[in-house]
Amino acid sequence: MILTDIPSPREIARNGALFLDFDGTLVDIAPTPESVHVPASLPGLLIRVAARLEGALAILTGRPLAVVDAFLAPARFAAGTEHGSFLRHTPDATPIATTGTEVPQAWRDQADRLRARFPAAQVEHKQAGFAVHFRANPEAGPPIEIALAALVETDPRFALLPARMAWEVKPRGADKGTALEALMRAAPFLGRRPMMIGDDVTDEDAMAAARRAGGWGLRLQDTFGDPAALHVWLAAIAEACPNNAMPQ
Ligand SMILES: O=P(O)(O)OC[C@H]1O[C@H](O[C@H]2O[C@H](CO)[C@@H](O)[C@H](O)[C@H]2O)[C@H](O)[C@@H](O)[C@@H]1O
Repeated sequence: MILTDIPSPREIARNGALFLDFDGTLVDIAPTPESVHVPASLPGLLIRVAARLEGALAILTGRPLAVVDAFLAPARFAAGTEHGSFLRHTPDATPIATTGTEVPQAWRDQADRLRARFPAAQVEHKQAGFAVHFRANPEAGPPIEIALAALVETDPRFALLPARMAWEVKPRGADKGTALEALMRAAPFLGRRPMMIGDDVTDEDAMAAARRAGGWGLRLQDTFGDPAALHVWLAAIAEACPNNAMPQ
């Protein structure tokens, strides 16, 4: 574990709010979106940490809400999904769309047709947008970017987002930073110091938002090393005594 200059688990337990990226942060990167391995202990660990933080734990992810819920079942958490396009303020709240914009069906069809040119590419459709993955054929990355940029240039409501071996088309006007800020405005997050932990360029808006709010924006690779090391640190939060009292 690398662990440089971060607050103690006890400090987070006392007054922190945790915002956690999913892919590459809570779970290791896998060859395809469906093949990620969620350790059996992870949902229970996150439940214990959320309880310690009085509910102030949210998943900020590019994934659709139903997908991240399925990966973490039976646990459910507050969430900002599809890069801030949807928000769920508490585990049982009704999700809300932040932009109300969804990509045209014609764009989805064009993305699907990219597979004729790049058979190893994988198109992942979401509620508001889609991702085109090229992990199985890295050389397809630049031409896929050109094709998707040509779509996005025709409609200012949408943006092209670089991801890990993928390009994502999503509504403009929401990102993980706006998601963090929106969640921080209400209980159980309000009044706590936010910490965003992520591994990817798509996490940087939320890292910056957390720092602006007086908290911490941490890159997993620089701070913890890998998801397993992060799990160890999260377990220390779950076990921390939050009120600065020494355990008896
Ligand atoms: O915001 P995140 O939780 O980090 O999600 C970002 C994207 O992650 C997924 O794609 C990435 O992870 C896959 C599984 O490890 C990997 O195969 C792929 O190459 C990565 O780009 C997910 O499929 C996307 O929907 C998320 O937006």
